[in-house]
Amino acid sequence: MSALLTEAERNAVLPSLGETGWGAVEGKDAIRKVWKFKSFSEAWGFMSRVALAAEKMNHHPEWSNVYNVVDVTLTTHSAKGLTKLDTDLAERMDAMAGPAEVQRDLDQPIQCLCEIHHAGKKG
Ligand SMILES: C[C@H](O)[C@H](O)[C@H]1CNC2=NC(N)=NC(=O)C2=N1
Repeated sequence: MSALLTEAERNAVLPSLGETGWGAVEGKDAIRKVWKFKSFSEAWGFMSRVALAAEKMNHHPEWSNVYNVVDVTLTTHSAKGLTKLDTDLAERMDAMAGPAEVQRDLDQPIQCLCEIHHAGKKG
C-alpha cells in the first residue's frame, strides 16, 4: 500500500503542481484541478487517455464531466490522503491534457460552454 506523503515530500512536489493549477481541497487531504477543453470530444479524449493510464496504475481519479469541463480530485482511498500515486497521476494528467484552459479559482462557479452559450436565451 502506498504511504501518505511526508511533509518533506509534499514540499518537494506540491508547489510545482500548484503552478499548473492543482489546488488543495478543503477538509480533505486531496488535490483538485478543473480543465476546460474546447469541446466535449476533447474532454472525453482526455478522459479516455487518463482512464487507460489510471487502470494500468490501479489508481483512479474522482472526477466529473459536464460537456467540455473535467473536474478532477486525486486522493488515495486506502491511505485516506495524498500519496505518491496521486502526484504521479497528476503529472501524467498534466502531460495528457495538452494546452487546455485551466480554471484556477475553484471558488468561482464552474461553467461549461453550453451554459455560456445558452445564457441569455429564454425558453
Ligand atoms: C481493489 C483496488 O486495487 C483498489 O481499490 C484500488 C483501486 N483504485 C484506487 N484509487 C484510488 N484513488 N485510491 C485507492 O485506494 C484505490 N485502490
